Amino acid sequence: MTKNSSSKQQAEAVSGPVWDWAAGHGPVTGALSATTGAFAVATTGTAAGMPPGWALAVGAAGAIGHTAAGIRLRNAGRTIAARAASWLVGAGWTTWAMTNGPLTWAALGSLATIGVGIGAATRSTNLYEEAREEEAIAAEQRQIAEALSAERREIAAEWIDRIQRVCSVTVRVLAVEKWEAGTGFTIDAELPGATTYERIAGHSAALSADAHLPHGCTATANPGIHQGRTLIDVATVNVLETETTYPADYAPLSLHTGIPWGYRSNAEQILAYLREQCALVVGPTGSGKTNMVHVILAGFARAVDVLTFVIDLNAGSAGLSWVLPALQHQPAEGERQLRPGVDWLAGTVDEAHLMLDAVLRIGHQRKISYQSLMTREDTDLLPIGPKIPQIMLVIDEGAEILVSNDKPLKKLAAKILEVIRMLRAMGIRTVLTALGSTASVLGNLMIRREAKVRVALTGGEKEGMDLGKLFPGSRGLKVDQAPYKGAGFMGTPESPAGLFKCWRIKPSQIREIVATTSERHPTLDTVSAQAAGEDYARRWSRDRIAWMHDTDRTPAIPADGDGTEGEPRQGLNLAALREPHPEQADRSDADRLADAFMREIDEQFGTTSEPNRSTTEPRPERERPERPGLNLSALREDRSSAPETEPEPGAEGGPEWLTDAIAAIHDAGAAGMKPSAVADHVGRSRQAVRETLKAAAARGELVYRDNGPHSVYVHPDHA
Ligand SMILES: Nc1ncnc2c1ncn2[C@@H]1O[C@H](COP(=O)(O)OP(=O)(O)OP(=O)(O)O)[C@@H](O)[C@H]1O
Repeated sequence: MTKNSSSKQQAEAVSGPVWDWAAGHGPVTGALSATTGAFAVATTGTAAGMPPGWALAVGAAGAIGHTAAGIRLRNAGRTIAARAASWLVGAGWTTWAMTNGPLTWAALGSLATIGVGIGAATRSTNLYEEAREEEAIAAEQRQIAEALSAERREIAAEWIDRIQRVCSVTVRVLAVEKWEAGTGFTIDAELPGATTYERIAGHSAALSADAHLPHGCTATANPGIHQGRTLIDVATVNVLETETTYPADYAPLSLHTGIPWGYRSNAEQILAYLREQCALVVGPTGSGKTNMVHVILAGFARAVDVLTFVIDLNAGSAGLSWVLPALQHQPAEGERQLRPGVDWLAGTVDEAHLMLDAVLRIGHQRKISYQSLMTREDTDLLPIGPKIPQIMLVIDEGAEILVSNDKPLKKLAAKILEVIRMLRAMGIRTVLTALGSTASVLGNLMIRREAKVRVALTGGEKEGMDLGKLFPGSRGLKVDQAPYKGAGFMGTPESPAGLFKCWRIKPSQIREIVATTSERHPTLDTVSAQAAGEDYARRWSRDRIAWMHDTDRTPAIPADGDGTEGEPRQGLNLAALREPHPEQADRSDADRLADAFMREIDEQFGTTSEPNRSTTEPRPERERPERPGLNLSALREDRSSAPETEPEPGAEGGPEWLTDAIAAIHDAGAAGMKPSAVADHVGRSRQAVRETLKAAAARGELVYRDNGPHSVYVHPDHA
């Protein structure tokens, strides 16, 4: 039975023909059915005295029916003839048997012979039909292949000629492969003699112009399977022009298998491998750099073996979108607090110093503590994984910090350079962004040497875009090939510099990713967490993240040059928020929210270490000033339901343990004590202790010495 006929029969079976002439039989069942049918008609017809001519009439009708069905199915003539003949022979035998008696040896013997004959004929016609059908399919495929290879031959001939004219190189094209996305093709060509692929790569722009490729499309020569071959990617559809949103699957990623940063002209994803490499992303204002930073942070958030530390001295704006969804999240009953999409965010020079110092301590401690692990694993690279995560330090406009002549930034730069220089093997790498690929940025040897994953977002900007410096050796790249936001050039050690486009990532996607990946982030390994110490453990504490709630603050107050290194030149004046001043009688909503957030993070993920803290310790209810513009869910709790517990800090005398605390502070002398140390001493929560000490300072019982994260309380005797 042929494939075609069987499918048609199935279709007809569904519609239910009354008499199915096309109904098929195998050689054995066909023959059996014919002979038993004929025998039954002959015996019952004889017994019932049926006129023998009727059998002949039925046989003729069968032959006509099968012939019609065979024609409809486009069976071969010999198949139709064989099937019609089977009917007629069967009918002839029936007529003869009815005339001469069916139950004779002659009748039975001839019927058996007819059966064998029909079986053989059916088998032969079926085989013939199958062979016919296969031949038809093969012919169709041959026709398609011929048409395709004709097109390929045409492409090959056209490009051999073009390369000869434009580059004066005569190549031999071995294959032309069309891209699945239908946006271009790749030519696999053999180079003559001692010619290298760079000879063709250098003429990329001229080749693209000669081929009249649309804007945003290029012909780029890349290394081939060996040095005598080249792969020339020719994009014919401009995928860089269209805005494509970040892929929504948010599936887990690993640093070892690459983090996708965007896609090439052939719609293929381009991956950044950052286990050993640092990265540099250059883009002038408006080119889509901030968007790209978010795409990079999205990839790190999805990775199971990466913790991201962000330094953004422009008020932390790059990392805020990754923290606020967690900060504002109010878990339902039984739900876990969301973890931020980045593990540490520094928005000020002070906080950046804390972070970099911690990172350097982590790196040095890893070198010592993981020696035996590395010996066991027989590697000189720390085995990074979910248990010992890589720390990716993302520094927005970090390249500018490195080349800055500003005194406060120079110290920061020295630490960043130390991280870049010293901590590759220990799984700490950086992604720096820069506003422009200016000579000062790219003139920095360290950046050039270490940041081998490089991106230039052009957005049509031509000024200060020295692609030759950013991608040395990649001639033929022109800024005007990618005049679109989020588009530019990317090159990695694995993938030569070429056009690329970054996905567009929307704030709603960032929130989704924070929620989706919350449980996926690794925790800092104990060795590193201990080395990072308090500064890391308390990175989400109220005083250090208070500024994050100030997203609706308007004036940007420049640092007033009081000699402190702590303030960025632009952006928010955060000093007022860093440590609550004793005079600050009221705590803000932001403070409260930060407390809740840190408490949740501490309880659920154990990323801070506060040995004596009791999580069930009742917390004093305080005045809650209304702040228009912030309507965060964590603040909406019913005030009347708040527990009345410890006496209001600041009330006459304060709690009992205050005397003990004041004595300890007195004993500490002029150095004073940090609130955290006092909390440890009296065995109370830091929150309660801070409130009480603040009130005591307001009453003159203590003196508060404000020094950012190193602020202490001093006894008036030593102040
Ligand atoms: N990958 C992209 N695809 C499409 N459009 C984009 C892409 N990236 C950015 N854009 C568009 O460009 C605009 C500017 O992007 P973005 O804010 O990231 O640029 P920027 O270089 O950081 O500029 P600025 O420094 O002024 O913030 C976005 O609002 C968006 O409309």
